[in-house]
Amino acid sequence: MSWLPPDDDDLDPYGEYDESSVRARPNPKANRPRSKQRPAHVDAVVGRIVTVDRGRYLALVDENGEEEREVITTRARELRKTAIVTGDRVDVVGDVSGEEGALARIVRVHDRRTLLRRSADDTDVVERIVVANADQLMIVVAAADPEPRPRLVDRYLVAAFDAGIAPLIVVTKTDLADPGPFLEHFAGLDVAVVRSSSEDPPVDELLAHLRGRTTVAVGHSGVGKSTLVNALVPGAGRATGHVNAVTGRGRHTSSSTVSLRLPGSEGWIIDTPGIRSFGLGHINPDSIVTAFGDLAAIASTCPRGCTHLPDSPDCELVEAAERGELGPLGPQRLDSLQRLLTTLTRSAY
Ligand SMILES: Nc1nc2c(ncn2[C@@H]2O[C@H](COP(=O)(O)OP(=O)(O)OP(=O)(O)O)[C@@H](O)[C@H]2O)c(=O)[nH]1
Ligand SMILES: [Zn+2]
Repeated sequence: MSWLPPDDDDLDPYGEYDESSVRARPNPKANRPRSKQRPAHVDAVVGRIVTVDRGRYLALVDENGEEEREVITTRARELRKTAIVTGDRVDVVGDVSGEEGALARIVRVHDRRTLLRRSADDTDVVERIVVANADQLMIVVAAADPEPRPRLVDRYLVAAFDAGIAPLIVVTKTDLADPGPFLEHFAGLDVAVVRSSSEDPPVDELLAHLRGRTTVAVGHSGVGKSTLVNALVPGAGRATGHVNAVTGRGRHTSSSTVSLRLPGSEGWIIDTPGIRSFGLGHINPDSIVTAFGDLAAIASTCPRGCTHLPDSPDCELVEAAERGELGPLGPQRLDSLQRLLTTLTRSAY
């Protein structure tokens, strides 16, 4: 039995809220008047989606409150076209007790501050939302074993800049090799770097970056991401068992993301075990230029359709660099920007 009157779809302002409207940020629903006919759901509680698995969403309700609990939910009919992802804030109604066998319903997805997105591959312009409301992308890369690949890190950086979230590079296995030469690739970017070795993981230094934030961790297989997450979140293995509570299936499903709370409720790490790389087909190069504030202002005076690459005619950025007008770090920053823009035109690794 539906909880909505059968003819309610036309009145529901969220009925047409699908991923295509998400793409046109800022979210167009933000300014829409509330329909009087729409059920108000005054009894709705707010939840944080901590994991998603095939149509079931685990929502943390009353976060850090006395009645904090995990509630298994499904989405209401009018949200059937809406992507709901880990990190989303949602309004939940129905049986929100969190007791065994209880199933509640998501009736609203709150506006998102950020969206980390990817496409299946670089030729695919259809985007998929990976995580909502993250503040930071922790890019985990090993100094050796496996060899670090600057181009893969570039791809992660592009995804972070596109999402409007701050990148953080963590180099693991520094006991095996000096990451200095590798890190020179990123010297022109204003990106924080933390060096880590499992013998002596820099937990305090990392927590300083993670505290009070929601951080998504990404990295190629074998770089030591799990080792790092376990050092940061003691008992993380147990906590990731949450997905089992949702569906009874194993937690290493191909696309599952898992939210882990830092000790003392000081922030969240979202692990993305199924996501090794980001297709960048959906990304507009302008969003990368925008991330380079000062350079973006100059780029806005470029000829229409300017690629800002070294061979592009009359590019204001290239010319300003040649005239020495970009400051001491300018040419290096422009190089970095050009490399990331080139990343968008390369095929996927
Ligand atoms: N020498 C050295 N080995 C490390 C370090 N960190 C992790 N390792 C080892 O590297 C291997 C991979 O570590 P994991 O933490 O499983 O790597 P992962 O990135 O989670 O890999 P997946 O499980 O494939 O996603 C393990 O054998 C670890 O013991 C480090 O700082 N130094
Ligand atoms: Zn230009």
